[in-house]
Amino acid sequence: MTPTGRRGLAIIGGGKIGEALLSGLVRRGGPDGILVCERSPERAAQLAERYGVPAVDLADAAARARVLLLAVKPQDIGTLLDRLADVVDEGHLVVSVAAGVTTRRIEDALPEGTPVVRVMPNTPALVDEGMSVLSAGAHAGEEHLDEAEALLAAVGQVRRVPEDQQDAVTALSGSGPAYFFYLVEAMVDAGILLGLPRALAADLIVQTALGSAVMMRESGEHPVQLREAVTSPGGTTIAAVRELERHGVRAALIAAIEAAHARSVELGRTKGTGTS
Ligand SMILES: NC(=O)C1=CN([C@@H]2O[C@H](COP(=O)(O)OP(=O)(O)OC[C@H]3O[C@@H](n4cnc5c(N)ncnc54)[C@H](O)[C@@H]3O)[C@@H](O)[C@H]2O)C=CC1
Ligand SMILES: O=C(O)[C@@H]1CCC=N1
Repeated sequence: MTPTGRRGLAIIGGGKIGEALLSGLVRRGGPDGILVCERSPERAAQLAERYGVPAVDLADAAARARVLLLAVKPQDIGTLLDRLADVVDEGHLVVSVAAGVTTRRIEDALPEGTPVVRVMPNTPALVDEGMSVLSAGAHAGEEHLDEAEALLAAVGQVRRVPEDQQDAVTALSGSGPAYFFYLVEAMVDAGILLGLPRALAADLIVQTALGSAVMMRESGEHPVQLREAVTSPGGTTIAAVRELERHGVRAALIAAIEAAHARSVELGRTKGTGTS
């Protein structure tokens, strides 16, 4: 097929984030013009059935889709790029969500001049509350960023940053949902320790997390102000905050996010075995 005959998008790698993006895009616009290319035949069949999209091989994906969205692990990106090098041409836009992998590395593996956009999405795209952060590669212009942004805006908010901020973004919003789920798990455990039924403890904490998130987004107030409004003199909250400080929770979170950043940088340097 000629470059001009192509339309739509192929998601290459239908794992956790590939499915989160696929489900949101199908929910917003329907399956028309969306293809999925997945290494595991069982997984490909599952996604095709669940979302009503064709499962295709890499050559077919490149022949039919204008946008190729790479959603494989950084460890698998080298093998995928080797295969893509023969089927990508000037009519494609390549969008990569692989943590740590630079647009430079992708450009070097593909035909000269291929436009590449690096994106760090997150799994709340599943519920249209994703946070996706975009950076342009050397051959990607405003029109390519606009095209990638239009795709990702269907499943949440979008920001643009210079690429040298992407490892930090990965550590904050890419991995970020895991930190919140971890905190919720711990708080539900505390409810159980205090004798509440698990289901009730989970309902209380999830609604509290949601309400707090909406307040942070919509009140325009600093989290410190919002926290102070909960913290009555001589009350329960300050007793809890003292324990959080005593156990170094703030320092632990900073160290954790610093470690995620370091790992993103490291993944960008990994050539990968492609065996995962
Ligand atoms: N899981 C998350 O929350 C996020 C993940 N990412 C990035 O997305 C990428 C994928 O992550 P996950 O979805 O968590 O991993 P995953 O392991 O769940 O999914 C990767 C999928 O790619 C498939 N695959 C591997 N090589 C392939 C190939 N050559 N052709 C077609 N399919 C192939 C695998 O079979 C697997 O289903 C990673 O690079 C990660 O850094 C980015 C943001 C958030
Ligand atoms: O854990 C990871 O490596 C991926 C990248 C950001 C979220 N998940």
